[in-house]
Amino acid sequence: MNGNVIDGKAVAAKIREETAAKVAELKAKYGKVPGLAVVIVGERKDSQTYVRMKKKACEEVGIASFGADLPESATQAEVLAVVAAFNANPDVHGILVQLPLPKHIDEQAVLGAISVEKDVDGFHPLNIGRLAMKGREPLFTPCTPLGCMVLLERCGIPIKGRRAVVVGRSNIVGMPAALLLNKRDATVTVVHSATPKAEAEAICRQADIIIAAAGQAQLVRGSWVKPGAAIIDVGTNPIDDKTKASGYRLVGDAHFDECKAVAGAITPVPGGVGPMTIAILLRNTAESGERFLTGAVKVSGAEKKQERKGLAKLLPTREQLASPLPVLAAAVGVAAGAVLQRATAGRR
Ligand SMILES: Nc1nc2c(c(=O)[nH]1)N[C@@H](CN(C=O)c1ccc(C(=O)N[C@@H](CCC(=O)O)C(=O)O)cc1)CN2
Repeated sequence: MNGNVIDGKAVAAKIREETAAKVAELKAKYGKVPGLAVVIVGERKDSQTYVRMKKKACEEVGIASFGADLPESATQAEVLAVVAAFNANPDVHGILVQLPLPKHIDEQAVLGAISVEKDVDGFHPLNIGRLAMKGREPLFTPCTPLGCMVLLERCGIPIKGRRAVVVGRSNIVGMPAALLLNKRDATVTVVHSATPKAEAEAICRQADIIIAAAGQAQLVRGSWVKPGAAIIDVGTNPIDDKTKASGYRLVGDAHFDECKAVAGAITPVPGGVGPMTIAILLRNTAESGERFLTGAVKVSGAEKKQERKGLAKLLPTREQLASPLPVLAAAVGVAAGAVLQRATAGRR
């Protein structure tokens, strides 16, 4: 921390260092390194930047990177074929499909087609379902929300029993962040686009921890913050800035100067959560590589059978199915649906 500003770059650098050591250890032991496949569809400039950053980061820690760049016009069948090829490639231990996808592609169908054991982004319905369940853990946790939790933990900010508010409910950040905070025993409230602004402000003002992930520049103002609260800002919004050569600068979903004056701790943008997203992706990929290389997860001709066995282990118990909690029931429904779909496909 510099004063009350959390240095995301420094924490991310430490995680990258730990990951590089793990990759070197695997290489020495098994003569192989973890491999990450990155799939991008279309020509969005921001997505291309993130994909470039991910490939460079892989190189820096010794992870092998694989890639597929598909044009904006790619069909869903083409995207699914690329995912299937990476699922079957034994040198690939992690697969991510850069989001967002073009509108004509069914995002959930693509994410659900990634082998659950290679889902280093943690967006597969089975991994999300397990994140929602008490007593279960996903194979992978989504990188940005996990990055937020690691920042809190490594900065010594307590979570258990604290009031946490998540601003935003996206599949990539808000929803999994709320599930994670709940798993770490915080008392969690989610405010979102349908929450009246005055109400969102009043709810945030009670929070010990705010995770701002609404995708709206400087939405969270100083008046929204309880003195001493921790603010983890996930937003990366470009706003006009004539003093910059590019003509713009990035700001978060929190008004940095106003919030910094009140908060006990705050992440900057850039240099806060962003670098953590990529560091956690590398860590998830190294963990996946280790599972495959140690034989904890198998890739072979019998892959389908293994996969079904793995999926069976992920099925909810009778007790979990009977849970009255609507969020749990919904997650179980999604997960069970996906299992049935996969198991049926395997029998065809
Ligand atoms: N398949 C995925 N798609 C997307 C994810 C994801 O986790 N998986 N997250 C975001 C984008 N993202 C990674 O993909 C990402 C965003 C921001 C950063 C980052 O390091 N930002 C820097 C600023 C970078 C700049 O100057 O442009 C920072 O905040 O310091 C990394 C990754 C959506 N899609």
